[in-house]
Amino acid sequence: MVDTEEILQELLTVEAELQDVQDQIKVFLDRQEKLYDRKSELKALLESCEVSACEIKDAATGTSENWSGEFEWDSRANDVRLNVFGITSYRANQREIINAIMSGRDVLVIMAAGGGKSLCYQLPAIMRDGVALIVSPLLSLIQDQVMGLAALGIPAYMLTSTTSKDNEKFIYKALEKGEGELKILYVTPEKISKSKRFMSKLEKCYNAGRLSLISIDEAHCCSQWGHDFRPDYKNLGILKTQFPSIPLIALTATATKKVQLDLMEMLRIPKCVKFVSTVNRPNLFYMVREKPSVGKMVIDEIAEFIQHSYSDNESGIVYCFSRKECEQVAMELRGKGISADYYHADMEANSREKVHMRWSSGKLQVIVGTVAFGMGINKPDVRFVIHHTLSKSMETYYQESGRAGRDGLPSECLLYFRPADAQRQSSMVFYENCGLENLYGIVRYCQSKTECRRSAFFGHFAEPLQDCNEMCDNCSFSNEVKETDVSGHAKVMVSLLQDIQENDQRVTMLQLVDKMKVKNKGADPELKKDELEQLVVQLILDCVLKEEFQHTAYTTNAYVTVGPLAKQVLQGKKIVKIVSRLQKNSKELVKASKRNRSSELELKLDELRKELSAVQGGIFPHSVLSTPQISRLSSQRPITMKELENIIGKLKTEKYGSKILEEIKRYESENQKLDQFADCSLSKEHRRNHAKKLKSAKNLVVVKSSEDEG
Ligand SMILES: Nc1ncnc2c1ncn2[C@@H]1O[C@H](COP(=O)(O)OP(=O)(O)OP(=O)(O)O)[C@@H](O)[C@H]1O
Ligand SMILES: [Mg+2]
Repeated sequence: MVDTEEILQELLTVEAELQDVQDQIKVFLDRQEKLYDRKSELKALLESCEVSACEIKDAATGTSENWSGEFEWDSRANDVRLNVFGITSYRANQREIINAIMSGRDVLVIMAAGGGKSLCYQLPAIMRDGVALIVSPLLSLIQDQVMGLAALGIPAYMLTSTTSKDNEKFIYKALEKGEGELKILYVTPEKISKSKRFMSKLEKCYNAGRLSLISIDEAHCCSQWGHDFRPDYKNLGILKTQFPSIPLIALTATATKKVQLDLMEMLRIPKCVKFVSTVNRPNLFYMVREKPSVGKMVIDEIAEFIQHSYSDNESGIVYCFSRKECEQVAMELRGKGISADYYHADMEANSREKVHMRWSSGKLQVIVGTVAFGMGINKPDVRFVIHHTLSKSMETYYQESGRAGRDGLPSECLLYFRPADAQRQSSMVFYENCGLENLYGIVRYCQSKTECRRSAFFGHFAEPLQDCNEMCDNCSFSNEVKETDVSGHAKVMVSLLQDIQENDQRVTMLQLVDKMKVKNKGADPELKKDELEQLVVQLILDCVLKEEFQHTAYTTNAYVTVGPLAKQVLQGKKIVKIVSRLQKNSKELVKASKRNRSSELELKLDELRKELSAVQGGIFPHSVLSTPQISRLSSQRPITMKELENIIGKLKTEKYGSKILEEIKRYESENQKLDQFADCSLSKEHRRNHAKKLKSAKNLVVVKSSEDEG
């Protein structure tokens, strides 16, 4: 007689095993799908690598065009570049893009944040006859650009909800009748989709042959696949239909292959010339630090970092998770003597604008913001971006951290990571399409102690690897890590979780860690709380554990449960390791960024640009002189107007030349006096050599330029 009890028992075991196999198959199928995706990305990458750098293939005709050759407008373009914009040489792809636009072609530009996209349409806008139409998503971005152009004496206007009646009249007259001086007109996408009046004036401008080019800035907003879709951008296809003969240039900092195709279709530019630059930002030093569990200690570290490395009031951003946290962190930083204020979506537009203005004009050092402090930021000399909490994906982290160093000078991106923060984020993003998958991408980035941070970005954006030049913490300190086999601990953790689940209970990550701490007593090695947290996250990333979410009326709770690959750990088939970095003190880490302090003359010129912008009103200090220009002035110390012109161009020389030369002269004569008092035992020759050495030690990293930026 067969024992039914036994059969039932075996049936249960078989069912459990089947479930286990099915779970594993699911994991492998997911993995297979990702590998197929990656395979096609890599194939596409290989194809694009085979196209030579200067022969950019025309997407439609398949013919090669050389946009780096000589063109009839070369010398005029060089003149405008230097003498109007004060830019001494082009950066990668700028000249080629300008040539394509000047040749009347539609162009799609993918160029990293701070790569210099604005020049690509502003320079042709000045050179071509008529009015250029620029579509840009945010009022603050538009105001910033118009102010900057006005400071250069370029007739630029904007037509937005804030435009005065007089200005509106002027703009409409200029469009309709060609009266008045108008070269560049900024609008938000709503103007195109909602204002019939505006479109009819634009039509008249076009019919009279006075529309010079159309530019769609932040073009990724067109695509639903992009990271910042805006519905009004969807209607911009009308521009090419209405004005087919006008060159259209679409620009964005990041666009996957899918987004690029989407943009070409939506904007109706199938025959466009595409310029894709690297996502690499060689001047940014990336680092991740373990975030202490005590809030006050995090602030202490951040304050020390800022005071130690940025004592000359250099600008920075601190990103926080919530509005409340922004206010708290800003207050605590102020308590430590740092000039900081907060910025988030709950504030009145007016006070938000005020904070932004104070920061842009150098009166406030640090903005503590939520992600709402985003695309509108146009400040080129942000020296550090600190993430108090991790971002929700690699893409958003690239965008947010990328607000540092848009002027090409060395800058730092520091992310504070604590596993508990990952769980805070996961309960916010789990309902988004691919939300958890994206979050786990950045969590992997944070957990890694050995992989180059830059390589993680190259991998994410499917780009061939480039040298990091030790511009990330992992490349700088890759040898100083310790690996610990914690397979035994993982096994205990999984069984503990199974027991909990069998009793119909649930635990959050922190509860699990607390329970583990008790079980872990006396284990070899006995893991500390933060190591146990790290282990939980590691096991979630490896599908040994998984997160589950439960909604209440007010919040969403994230729990940790047993995942599809738990059996592998229980059966000892999976080795689990955690990696930790041997303790480095923060000052040593700071040194790694190869940043140099501003010289005394640089500080004086910085003061001068603030004064000049305040006197002039309506422009920011960086529009008077950029930080790279200040560096060059300080190292080359021009004496004559002509010498100055070679560094900052004619226009700025005419406007500010005498004050700048005066400042340099004053500095030189004060220094000479000091020299005379200096220790006479130090020969002049000795001092000169010393000065030379100091100068050559200055290790500036600038965004790669097509010529020497001088
Ligand atoms: N060839 C150049 N040489 C030196 N500086 C340049 C050059 N081109 C642009 N810049 C400067 O680089 C900074 C960033 O330029 P820009 O605002 O055009 O960047 P962007 O590509 O539009 O970035 P984002 O995606 O963040 O908007 C500006 O201060 C600009 O003046
Ligand atoms: Mg831009």
